[in-house]
Amino acid sequence: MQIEVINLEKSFGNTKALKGVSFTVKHNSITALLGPNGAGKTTAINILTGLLKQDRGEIFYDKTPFTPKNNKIKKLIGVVPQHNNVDRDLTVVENWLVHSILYGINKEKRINKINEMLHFTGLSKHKDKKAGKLSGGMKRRLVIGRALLHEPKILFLDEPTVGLDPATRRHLWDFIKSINIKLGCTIILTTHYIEEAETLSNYVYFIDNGKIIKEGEPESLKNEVGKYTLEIFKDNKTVEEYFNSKKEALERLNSLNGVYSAKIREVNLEDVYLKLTGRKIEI
Ligand SMILES: Nc1ncnc2c1ncn2[C@@H]1O[C@H](COP(=O)(O)OP(=O)(O)OP(=O)(O)O)[C@@H](O)[C@H]1O
Repeated sequence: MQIEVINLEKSFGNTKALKGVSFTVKHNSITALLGPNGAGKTTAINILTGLLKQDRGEIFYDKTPFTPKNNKIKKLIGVVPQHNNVDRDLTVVENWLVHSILYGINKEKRINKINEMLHFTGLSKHKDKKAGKLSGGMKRRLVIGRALLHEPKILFLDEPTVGLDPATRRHLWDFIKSINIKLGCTIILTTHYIEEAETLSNYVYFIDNGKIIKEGEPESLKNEVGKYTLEIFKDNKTVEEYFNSKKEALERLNSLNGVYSAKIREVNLEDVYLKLTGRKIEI
């Protein structure tokens, strides 16, 4: 399933959260909206999933116009919000049962689907644990599993790994990839973690201050900047210089004669954003 977003605008009082945002989510892709806090990512997701109404602009799911009242399209969407909105006093299975009933999954299918999901999320051993007692990573799997129970064609993940430790984050990345590959689900995710967008997505939209400022495949975006970054620590600041080969970067490093401390690393998406805005995303 594909999404086409054209010129979305949304204001909250005097705050213009979205200032004419257009983008496409291709069928079967993992597409990232990457940008700092307050860029407008959650607002965009909330509009695309029917939680909020835009002031202006259009959304098409496979060429069908979308409005918050379009329940047919809403049934094809799975949503994982930024915060784990689980019922802490219900077990994993009970949380999923409630969702299955709400989504009208029939009784016979319900049990099969939940068993399948326990296996897929790796939560089988914890199925009778109360959600409030699960670790952060497991809670996330519970919420993602819940969003997948009604077999959506598109999954929305709003900052899927925020607040998780690096090891749990990596496991979750593998899990998210498997949703795309094994279930054939198109995924749109928002994140302010550079590595998350780089690891997961095949297409990235940089969003900043309510606008898309750059888009492309991670590799080609990085190649536009260069291959290697030389970070020079100078006057309590880091200055980045970009090179197309390690040899050039090393020559520049040597020319500093050890006056400043410096290091060479591969170019990442943070460099793309930094070159565009003069700021870093991850603060
Ligand atoms: N309900 C609201 N009322 C007033 N202002 C809002 C509301 N929702 C969002 N905003 C403002 O709109 C702008 C975009 O917020 P949004 O939550 O979409 O950004 P974000 O990129 O998702 O960042 P974060 O990851 O911190 O949520 C911000 O300036 C925010 O303060």
